[in-house]
Amino acid sequence: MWGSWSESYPQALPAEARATHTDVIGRQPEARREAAKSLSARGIWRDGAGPRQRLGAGAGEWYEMGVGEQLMSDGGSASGESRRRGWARKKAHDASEEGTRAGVSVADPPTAGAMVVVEDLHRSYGTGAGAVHALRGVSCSVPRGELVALRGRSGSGKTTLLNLIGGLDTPDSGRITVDGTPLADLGESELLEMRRDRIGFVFQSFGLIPILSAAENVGVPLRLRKVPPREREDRVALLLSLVGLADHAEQRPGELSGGQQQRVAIARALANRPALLIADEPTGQLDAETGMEVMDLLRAVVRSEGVTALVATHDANLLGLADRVLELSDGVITEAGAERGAGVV
Ligand SMILES: Nc1ncnc2c1ncn2[C@@H]1O[C@H](COP(=O)(O)OP(=O)(O)OP(=O)(O)O)[C@@H](O)[C@H]1O
Repeated sequence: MWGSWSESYPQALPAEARATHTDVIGRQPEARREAAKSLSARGIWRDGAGPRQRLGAGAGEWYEMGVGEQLMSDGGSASGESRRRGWARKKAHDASEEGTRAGVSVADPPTAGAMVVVEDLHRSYGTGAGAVHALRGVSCSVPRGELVALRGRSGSGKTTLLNLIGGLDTPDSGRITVDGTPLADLGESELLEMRRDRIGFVFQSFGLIPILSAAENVGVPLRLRKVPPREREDRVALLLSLVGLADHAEQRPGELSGGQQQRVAIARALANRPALLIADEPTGQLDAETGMEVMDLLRAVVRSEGVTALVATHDANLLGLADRVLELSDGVITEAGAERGAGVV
């Protein structure tokens, strides 16, 4: 299974990255130790830990390297078995759909034509007495063209919910519809395409490939989709300009500030013109002022690119920039539909 990743993904990268990534995942020869060390320092790679163990520890981090869409197709956190179980649950769920719909909070925004509709979502980790019920019947929706903030304390289930909506994980039960498509209806390859072409991901730790320039990082999703070089260069230039980094195209992530790196990550997430942008604590590693700038940028791209954004944050100062705020508390939505930041700052 891993063979299909190492055979297909590196071909989509520039030669230098191709060699490093193949080696980091595979043999790690002496000449590439530095790259491996850098990934290891960020917790992305640990000596001796196989890819599957790493995926178990945090599938999202592989995505952050820009390789997630390939890895997820080969054995991400949602195994074939769990997806099959998801199918069985979906069928059972469909049978009682009316009852589920009745459970949607009246405070939710209208679901008709919404970019994301989540219905009675449950997700637990572990079993028996030690089970953690991360989501306990979440129902909510994200209207098209809005910037929606997902707020909640640490451990309230934000990442779990975003991973499920982004198709990086499978629910125990419940239903997720993204851009009109129920995720449970998608096979592995269709889900992969959905993640690659219709959803952009931004993570707290930026997830840029250290040996690539800003422009090359932004271009990775386009290479994966085999966009012709000229078109790719034009799109990358436009995106870097959109995020205010036209003059930093040739710099590598290590030569950029945290805020600039996150801007590159946002540009990369927008590369394939996604319908939905999912950001998990995008300002978590930034100081307050830079965090506000990044949120401002997110808000601007929602407008200019016509994208819908769902952004998890527990920073109260950032919530005022959102069109709407969803509050997650101990695995349930406790407040929804706060329009234009009213009463949330
Ligand atoms: N892989 C896992 N295995 C076991 N428990 C998990 C796993 N992932 C999350 N949890 C638990 O599920 C609950 C929700 O976690 P989640 O990461 O979704 O919360 P969060 O709101 O994103 O937190 P934070 O703001 O700290 O990132 C927590 O109790 C967490 O410990």
